[in-house]
Amino acid sequence: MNSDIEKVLVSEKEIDETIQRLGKELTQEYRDKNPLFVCVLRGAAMFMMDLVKSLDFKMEYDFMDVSSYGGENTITTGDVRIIKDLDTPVRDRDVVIVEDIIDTGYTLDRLVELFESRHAKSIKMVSFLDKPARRVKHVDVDYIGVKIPDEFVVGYGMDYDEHYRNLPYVGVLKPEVYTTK
Ligand SMILES: O=P(O)(O)OC[C@H]1O[C@H](OP(=O)(O)OP(=O)(O)O)[C@H](O)[C@@H]1O
Ligand code: HPA
Repeated sequence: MNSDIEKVLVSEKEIDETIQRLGKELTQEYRDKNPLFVCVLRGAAMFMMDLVKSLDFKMEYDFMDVSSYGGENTITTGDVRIIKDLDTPVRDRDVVIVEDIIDTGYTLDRLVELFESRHAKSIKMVSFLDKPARRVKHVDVDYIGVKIPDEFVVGYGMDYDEHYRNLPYVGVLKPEVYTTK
């Protein structure tokens, strides 16, 4: 295990099992709809790539980069900025927004509003992690991987100051990692 990690919250095995379950649920709903899966960069990239491999039906995917957390800051501002937009039109498409984590809800709330204004046919959300204790915006996430307690997590795509995204599990950092930076 990485020496900066205090504890593992979601193991590689649990990640695999969660992906398989979500893949089955999404297949039930989308197998005949040619949906557009929208990956919210950068955190959701690893989850998205595993998730789409568990889907055996016609679909497309695209990427969008939005950000509300900057640098070493672990507090969201609620100001969600679009850094890279989609290349694919969403009008009349069944859109599935793919997130690594829903925390305050600002990001997903803003994206739903955006895709509604672009006349998507339907909009659903899948988030690998859900941290309900921190919700500010009420958002109904349709597919949730794992609910976690109110702790700042890293790994499986998620970062602290751009590091730890490559860890194959989700963990919590040792407190001294923050204090010695
Ligand atoms: O529910 P919220 O409070 O809005 O938090 C969730 C968002 O925060 C993180 O993104 P971040 O802005 O850190 O960018 P990143 O994906 O590039 O790490 C995460 O990937 C989600 O997109
Ligand atoms: O706990 C978290 N870790 C990393 N990125 C995040 N973005 C929102 N919450 C988190």
